[in-house]
Amino acid sequence: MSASNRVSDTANPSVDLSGEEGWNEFDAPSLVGDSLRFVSGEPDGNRFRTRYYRDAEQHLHARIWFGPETEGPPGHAHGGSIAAVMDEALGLAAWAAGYPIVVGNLNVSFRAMLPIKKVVTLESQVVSVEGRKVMIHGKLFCDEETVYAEGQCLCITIPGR
Ligand SMILES: CCCCCCCCCCCC(=O)SCCNC(=O)CCNC(=O)[C@H](O)C(C)(C)COP(=O)(O)OP(=O)(O)OC[C@H]1O[C@@H](n2cnc3c(N)ncnc32)[C@H](O)[C@@H]1OP(=O)(O)O
Repeated sequence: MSASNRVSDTANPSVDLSGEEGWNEFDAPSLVGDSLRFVSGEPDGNRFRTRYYRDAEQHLHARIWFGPETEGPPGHAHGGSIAAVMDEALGLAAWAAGYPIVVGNLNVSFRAMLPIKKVVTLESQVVSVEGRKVMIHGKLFCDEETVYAEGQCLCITIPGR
């Protein structure tokens, strides 16, 4: 395949990031500003495309497309790209729940190789709050049987915010 063909294969593919019934789109920049560019900054690019939602219980979820520029093992997402998504989305989940935080510790378990050029779902929930420590758990999956990664994210509230 020529280089020009490879470009046209990946140029602006159509990606469906629509949510589940009962999810409401969540406007992250209106809450945290425009700084979330590393994962969410190129909505039409070939790295990540993300769209955030909240369900009826206000848990933060996302549809995420891992584009060709997230590749690590051939045809599959780089572990760091998955960790970056977990960092942003689980940190954002704490903000969305009302806690101004930074991430203090993030554990990611890679459960199955994640094919690139695929839309997957991230679900999260706040599991505990103790003083300044807010624990968020999340998982990346495409269906009940296929979980790609699980994350445990310890967020620490920022004094004075
Ligand atoms: C602004 C707009 C953004 C808007 C962005 C919104 C979206 C966010 C998504 C992106 C998230 C990121 O990537 S954030 C970027 C990556 N993260 C960072 O750069 C953080 C760097 N680390 C730090 O700045 C600091 O270490 C902090 C703030 C996390 C903690 O420092 P501190 O404020 O001095 O607090 P400290 O006393 O040490 O800890 C407070 C309590 O938390 C516990 N604790 C602290 N760190 C840990 C840890 N790693 N593992 C276990 N426990 C810990 C302590 O034991 C203590 O518990 P106890 O004694 O009270 O029991």
